[in-house]
Amino acid sequence: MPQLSIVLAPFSGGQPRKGVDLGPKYMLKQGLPTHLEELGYDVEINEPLAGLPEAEEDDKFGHIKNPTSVGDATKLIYENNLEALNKNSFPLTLGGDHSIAIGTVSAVLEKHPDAGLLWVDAHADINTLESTISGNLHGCPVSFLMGLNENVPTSLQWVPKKLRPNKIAYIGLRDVDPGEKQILKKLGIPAFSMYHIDRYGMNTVIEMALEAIGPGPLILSYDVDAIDPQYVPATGTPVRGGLTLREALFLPERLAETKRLVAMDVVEVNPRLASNDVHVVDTISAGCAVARCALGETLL
Ligand SMILES: NC(=[NH2+])NCCC[C@H](N)C(=O)O
Ligand SMILES: [Mn+2]
Ligand SMILES: [Mn+2]
Repeated sequence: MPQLSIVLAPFSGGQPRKGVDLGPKYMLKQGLPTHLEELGYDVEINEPLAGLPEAEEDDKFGHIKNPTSVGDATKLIYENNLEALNKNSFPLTLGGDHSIAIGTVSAVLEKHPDAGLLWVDAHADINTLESTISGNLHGCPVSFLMGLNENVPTSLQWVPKKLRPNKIAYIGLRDVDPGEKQILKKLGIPAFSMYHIDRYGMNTVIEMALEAIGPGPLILSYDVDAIDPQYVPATGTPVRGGLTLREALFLPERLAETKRLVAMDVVEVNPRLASNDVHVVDTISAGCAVARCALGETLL
């Protein structure tokens, strides 16, 4: 039986909005573990952040917010997920904000140095400590994974920097900061925006993204704000004009079909930002469906 570790990462320190730490609890409550067992997985639940102390008020590095808690949390996630991978278990990490991908992606690259990363998001999250305007670290994980920062705060110096620019592809972009555009261009990173999805269709965009990152195991880091706010309203940085629900689910379905996925994240679910119960249900349902599709639900 294939092994699956559901890794709870109720972390919110990479951005200012309370409630994104409730994401894992809500996804569990929707029945995700049972649904994945029904798909044939031997499921265990990991809580690497259980012992993490409360974030300190004055945790700052210049205008960067919460570097210590982001560093500590991502290191715990890294260690947990590496252990899961080493025992042949698939880490499905439920966020929390997107800064947690510093831990999840580093763990996979440690185990599988040839792995490629699909970053599904309205945002590129590749700001450096210099380029970030907000100072929110959920907008910066890719720059840490690639080693694009010079003066890294001590708490984040553990990050191995093993991600190569030719092993990542973006899908769903539509809100990229000017500094990020420069970085993407300079490094020649394959980035498929909503324009490309309209122009070529999701199926072809996936082929192009997979072609760009080449062979090897795959990591799927899925920020639910890639999906249009009509379907996923309860998220911290919604951007209109996103993926339809079918595009959003076809992508993980197609990746499941490749049988190359070795880990995935579902992040930025924030039930507290819903203005009514329907918004909560829609958002949680979409997040859980992304995970189930990536794990083979719709392949008969
Ligand atoms: N994971 C996310 N939702 N990131 C949003 C980032 C927004 C903006 N680019 C920033 O750096 O603050
Ligand atoms: Mn995003
Ligand atoms: Mn993101």
